[in-house]
Amino acid sequence: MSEKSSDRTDDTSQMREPEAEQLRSDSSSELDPVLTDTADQVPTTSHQMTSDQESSDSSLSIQSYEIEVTAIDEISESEYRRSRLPYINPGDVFCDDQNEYEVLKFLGRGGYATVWLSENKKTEEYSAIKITKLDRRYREAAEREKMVCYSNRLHQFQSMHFQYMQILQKNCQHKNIVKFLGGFGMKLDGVKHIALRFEALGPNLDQVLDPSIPKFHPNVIKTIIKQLLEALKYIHRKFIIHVNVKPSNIMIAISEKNIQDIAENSNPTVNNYYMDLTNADSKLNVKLGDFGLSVKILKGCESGHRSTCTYRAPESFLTTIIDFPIDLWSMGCVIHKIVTRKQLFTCAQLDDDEQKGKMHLVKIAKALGPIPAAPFQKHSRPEYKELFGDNDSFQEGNPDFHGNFVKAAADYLDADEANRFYNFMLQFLEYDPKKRITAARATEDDFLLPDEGETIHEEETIQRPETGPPVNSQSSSSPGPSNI
Ligand SMILES: Nc1ncnc2c1ncn2[C@@H]1O[C@H](COP(=O)(O)OP(=O)(O)OP(=O)(O)O)[C@@H](O)[C@H]1O
Repeated sequence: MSEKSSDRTDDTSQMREPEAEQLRSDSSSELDPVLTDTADQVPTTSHQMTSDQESSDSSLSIQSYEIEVTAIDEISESEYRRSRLPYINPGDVFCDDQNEYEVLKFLGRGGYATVWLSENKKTEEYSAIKITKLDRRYREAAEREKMVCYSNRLHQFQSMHFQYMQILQKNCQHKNIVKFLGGFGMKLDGVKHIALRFEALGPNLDQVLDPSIPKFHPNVIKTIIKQLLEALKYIHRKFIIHVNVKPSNIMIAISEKNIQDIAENSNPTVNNYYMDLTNADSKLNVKLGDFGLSVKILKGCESGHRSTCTYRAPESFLTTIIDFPIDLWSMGCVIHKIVTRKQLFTCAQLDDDEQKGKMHLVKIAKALGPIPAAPFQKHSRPEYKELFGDNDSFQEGNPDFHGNFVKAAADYLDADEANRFYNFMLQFLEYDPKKRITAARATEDDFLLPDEGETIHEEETIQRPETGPPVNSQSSSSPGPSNI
């Protein structure tokens, strides 16, 4: 067991929470990311069971789902080097100036960090520690994550392109947002990293939306969507754009007991998660995390910020403007995946961003119909102008997207629900960002009203391969586009 030193940054001052909804405007303003550490304000408990979790524990519909996870030692040395992952091993101990955290298990990795289940050696509480990769720009992403949603004081972050930033918000404290528990700096092999501590959670949505995981009750589908919209409504009211809404950044809360089982599970490649996915009255709790690309703005403004291509809004390709509706487009793509388990669009694996973007827009137009030029004229990216030529829209056929959406949902929803799903989706996939639905309005949509139906029974679930491997959550297990 090796001991790693760390240095800690602190802040305290108070900030003002803006009242939103007057958010939208055409004129530009500064992006406003925020830098601080809220370690002093957040509870020192690394994981607190929510009332939802407690009640879901006592539900009779709790089932165990076996989910395959990547074991850290399956990652080859060359991949380690290529991905610039820091060398961390179970048993390593990190410390801030008050506590020591022992690394127990690898939980996942993303674009800029690896995430580890850890235990506070004094209090025995669990948390997920996210440690940045070996690169300055990844540290910036970590600072951004800490700042934007989880900080509470005025600070200047020199390495970003913004001249100044004001913190106008309190901490993101919402039951559908991953709880931040504190952060500290550390040195690994002489390289500085930032470690962010979060409440430890269960699988991400990508892991549970694999077709081999039994069907969710329609009410569970609606609960998940509603909770995510509540999270978006909350952050948008605080002038925060998440920018990276996607299934792997959404996690399901599990009980303290489940976390303990995972910590004690000696199988590094499979975890058992106890969840309530088939019960009409499920008390499931999902949480939006990963604020590494998030920005805080007062008005729509120019930015180079781009979300993951698959979930990226048309205006993020066609213009330099970043604004709240980009999260709603991404949310539409996520909702499609939650309901149908199919990716609405897949993105080409190309290094050339421009080419990739153009191909993606072709896919969007093929699936959803002509893309009008008018909403994207202001702050347009010149390289995309050729898509429109002299026309007032960019056309790639006339898809039957009503039929396609309803068909895609048919395995999971009855005919009426599938129709409501189509109408719901249309509002997220509105090309004109100004006409796109807001998170606040979306939470009120009829589609989200709970079903009076029964709990789904075993025979109604999707057939799971009897001898096949458990769901491989870390590989790209996406069943591919839904052909719409
Ligand atoms: N609090 C948590 N509890 C349990 N697992 C977590 C937690 N946070 C993250 N994970 C797991 O680690 C994975 C990577 O985390 P995260 O998305 O925050 O990293 P990232 O580097 O910011 O990723 P991205 O590529 O989206 O930028 C998640 O998909 C999730 O499976």
